[in-house]
Amino acid sequence: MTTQTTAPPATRAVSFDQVTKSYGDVRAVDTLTLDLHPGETVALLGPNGAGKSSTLDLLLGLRRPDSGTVRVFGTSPREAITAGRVGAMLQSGGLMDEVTVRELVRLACELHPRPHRVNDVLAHAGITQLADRKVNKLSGGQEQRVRFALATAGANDLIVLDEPTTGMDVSVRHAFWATMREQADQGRTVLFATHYLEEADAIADRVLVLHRGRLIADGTAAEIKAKAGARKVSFDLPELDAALAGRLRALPFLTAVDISGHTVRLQSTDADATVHALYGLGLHPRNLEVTGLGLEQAFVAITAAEEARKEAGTC
Ligand SMILES: Nc1ncnc2c1ncn2[C@@H]1O[C@H](COP(=O)(O)OP(=O)(O)OP(=O)(O)O)[C@@H](O)[C@H]1O
Repeated sequence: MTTQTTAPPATRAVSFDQVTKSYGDVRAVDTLTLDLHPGETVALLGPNGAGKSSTLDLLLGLRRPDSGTVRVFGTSPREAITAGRVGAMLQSGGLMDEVTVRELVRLACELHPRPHRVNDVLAHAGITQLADRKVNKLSGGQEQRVRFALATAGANDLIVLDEPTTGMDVSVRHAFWATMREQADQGRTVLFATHYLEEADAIADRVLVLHRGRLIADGTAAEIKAKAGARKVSFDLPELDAALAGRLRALPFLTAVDISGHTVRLQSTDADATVHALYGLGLHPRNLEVTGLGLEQAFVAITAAEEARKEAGTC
């Protein structure tokens, strides 16, 4: 049974309603309910096997849910794709071998219901100079750019990218994300799965964290960092020996300790109390800094907490 949405479909680019997908005993996507809106740039994060690719496959109609519904612009994924509203860049899938980059991009443009001009697509993906190369003679990063060109061969309203920048060097990565930002600024929805958390932090205006097929966090990068509830405390101690290191490790509220040379980096769920106890040891730390967690550390903290919660629940 499906639940009818109350908002008009045009306000939602993507809508997952109680979607579940299993492979045998493995529940890859677990009662996922989620709306994406036009113009959002959304990062999909999660440890290996969390269900990111499965979610994207369901969104693109490459797999059917066992239960629940997936809607794309108010229609089935297949209808949205046929209407030329969705462009996708997936991890796998070979490119045709014996054709040039230009021929392949031209084919993608010809197949698209709302195509862009071939030269524009090549230029946008930064592959004009590769246009006459055979596709099977490209490096991994160049191949990624060709995949990106194929995903943007027409005027899509939703662009879905599965780990798009794998293999790209730093400058290409920057150019790639600048292009993606332009797409979002024009009102398109961009959804990308990534393991590069700094990319998610810099690019996405919304971050989704999946864990064992369930959505465990959904918000801006700042909100996700706040949700982790921990902060970093770092300082230098000129005379730091093993005995003192032991006392530092015993400070209250610590969730992580890293001592390297004279520099101490702590992670604490109550930084004020930790710093208070630090001074209580009679020490004189230098360069003391208390900062929020980076998205990467927040991600690790949130997924570890979820793992612990699951473990406790299954005992
Ligand atoms: N075709 C399949 N047959 C059986 N199990 C599968 C299949 N595809 C995925 N799985 C399993 O479903 C779970 C989710 O996999 P999925 O590829 O969606 O995760 P992911 O978050 O994209 O992982 P990664 O970051 O490693 O790419 C994993 O446990 C995986 O082993």
